[in-house]
Amino acid sequence: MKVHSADTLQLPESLVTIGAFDGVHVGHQTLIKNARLQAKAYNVPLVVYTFDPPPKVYFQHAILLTPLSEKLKKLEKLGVDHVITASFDAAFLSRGTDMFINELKELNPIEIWEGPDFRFGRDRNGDINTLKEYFSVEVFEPIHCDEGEVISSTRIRTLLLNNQIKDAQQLLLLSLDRTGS
Ligand SMILES: Cc1cc2nc3c(=O)[nH]c(=O)nc-3n(C[C@H](O)[C@H](O)[C@H](O)COP(=O)(O)O)c2cc1C
Ligand SMILES: Nc1ncnc2c1ncn2[C@@H]1O[C@H](COP(=O)(O)OP(=O)(O)OP(=O)(O)O)[C@@H](O)[C@H]1O
Repeated sequence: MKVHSADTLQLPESLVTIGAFDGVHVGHQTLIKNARLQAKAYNVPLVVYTFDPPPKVYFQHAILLTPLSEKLKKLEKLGVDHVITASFDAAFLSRGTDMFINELKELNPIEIWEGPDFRFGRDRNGDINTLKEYFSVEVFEPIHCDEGEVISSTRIRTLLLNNQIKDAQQLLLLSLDRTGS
């Protein structure tokens, strides 16, 4: 797996997924594993575009679930080909949404894979439909936990705050055999 800083990677073709991916929880893992299978079928590299720190840590001081080094280890084990880590800071934010879209265009994604709640850009104004104005977007069904709730980094942070450590750990465990398909 190759790790790149923002604005340095160009590819003739790719399959891309974008997000904070804090924790690389079971929902993220299932999205990435399915995206990887599709990338293999297209014979193109899988690119994960992520932010460090996660935007919710930067803006809302949310608990950080995985430092970048741990996130990268998990992504490598999931078979990701390239990771772009954008330093999420004032300089990145000042570049704006158009620059972000232009950067994604340099990856020539055949498809971008996201869950339905994906947001991007200033004040989280952009959504899946905005992304669809520029790219072919595959919307992935959210993965639920056994109790029926959608697995999310926010839910895991709440479990940790409520001292439900084992439940949180369960959702963060790396599983290399479940595709969810
Ligand atoms: C260019 C750009 C600008 C952004 N500006 C904001 C912002 O003003 N406020 C915010 O909460 N998040 C901002 N974000 C973060 C996104 O809303 C979102 O958290 C990020 O794309 C990751 O998606 P995810 O939260 O679904 O993982 C920005 C992201 C990008 C790429
Ligand atoms: N349970 C899930 N099943 C499938 N895809 C998911 C799941 N949770 C998140 N995703 C997708 O993974 C990508 C990255 O999401 P993100 O990092 O915002 O995760 P999150 O768990 O929703 O985080 P937070 O709770 O902090 O908003 C997005 O496309 C999102 O829709």
